Amino acid sequence: MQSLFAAGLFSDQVALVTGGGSGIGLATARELAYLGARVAICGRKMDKVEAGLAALAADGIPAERMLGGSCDIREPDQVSAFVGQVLERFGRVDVLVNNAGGQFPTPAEGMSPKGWEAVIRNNLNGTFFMTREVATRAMIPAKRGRIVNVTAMVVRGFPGMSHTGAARAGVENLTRSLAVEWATHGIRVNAVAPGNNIRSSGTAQYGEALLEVTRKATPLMRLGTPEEVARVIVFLASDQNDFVTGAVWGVDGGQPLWGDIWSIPDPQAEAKG
Ligand SMILES: CCC/C=C/C(=O)SCCNC(=O)CCNC(=O)[C@H](O)C(C)(C)COP(=O)([O-])OP(=O)([O-])OC[C@H]1O[C@@H](n2cnc3c(N)ncnc32)[C@H](O)[C@@H]1OP(=O)([O-])[O-]
Ligand SMILES: NC(=O)C1=CN([C@@H]2O[C@H](COP(=O)(O)OP(=O)(O)OC[C@H]3O[C@@H](n4cnc5c(N)ncnc54)[C@H](OP(=O)(O)O)[C@@H]3O)[C@@H](O)[C@H]2O)C=CC1
Repeated sequence: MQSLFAAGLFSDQVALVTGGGSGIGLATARELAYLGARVAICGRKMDKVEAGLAALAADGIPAERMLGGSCDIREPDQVSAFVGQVLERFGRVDVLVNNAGGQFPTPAEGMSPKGWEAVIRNNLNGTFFMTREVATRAMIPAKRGRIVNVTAMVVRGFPGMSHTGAARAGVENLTRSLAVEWATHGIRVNAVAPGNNIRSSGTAQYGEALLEVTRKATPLMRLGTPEEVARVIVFLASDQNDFVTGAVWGVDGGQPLWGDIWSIPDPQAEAKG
């Protein structure tokens, strides 16, 4: 593996990556581990976490520098138990990447209260629970921390995915609030917003046809990769970047700037007939 960053950039540091068993999370854990970090990854399904650990091992990361566990970020008790496991094993957390998340496509009028709540819990509540736990137990006492929240491209509306649009916009504002609240604790809080155009294990579920529409609506005319998102996350998590906090960095091929990215029929066109 080659890296843009200096070898050993994260030596002596511990990074916790939620959803680190697949996609963008795994690419991030891999880069951090390659740069010397001890990494802890979690997800709801242990088979995905184990596949992630196996991929890291295949890249030459020694077993003593990684930890995987099952943890549903929506459940405060599970979050508390997993953070406890990480602290017991590694003694500290320098970097937290809140990457776990996801949703299902549905027009708003067909969304049940349970479906709305499921997506808000997964993306907004889960991110807050994990962040608060890591900050209070590890980063605030150490007077040092780097938090990177993974959101989505929500500078425009997110028709057909209004639940996740609202949740991710919430995380972006949370990022700004915590950047101020915790600045004096030596904690930087930033967000990375992948365009809705990254080819990953996550977007595979939406099918090639939708990905092709998305590709054509991206000014750079291609889909992004998990590694391209991971590089920006790692930069924001590094000490090379100590004067940036409360920022949201897009990694999107210019998607917010142009193009028809509606995943549901265009209501303007429908209204005009
Ligand atoms: C192009 C886009 C760009 C974005 C890309 C990415 O994000 S890539 C990353 C992509 N990766 C991911 O998205 C992965 C992570 N995402 C997920 O695991 C799910 O989307 C989740 C967040 C809803 C959690 O799911 P869970 O099973 O733990 O949830 P739960 O048991 O708590 O269910 C509560 C209620 O939610 C409803 N409901 C749930 N699913 C559907 C559906 N398909 N259909 C309709 N409704 C659905 C249903 O009402 C259900 O209650 P019911 O009727 O069963 O009593
Ligand atoms: N790919 C893209 O184009 C975009 C991705 N994103 C966001 O980027 C992040 C990574 O997505 P990507 O890598 O593409 O897709 P993946 O589906 O591969 O990644 C999502 C990861 O999060 C884990 N996860 C989901 N819910 C929970 C939960 N409640 N608790 C713990 N872990 C959970 C999943 O594991 P498990 O199922 O085992 O829990 C999985 O490892 C997600 O937040 C996604 O929504 C945003 C915009 C665009």
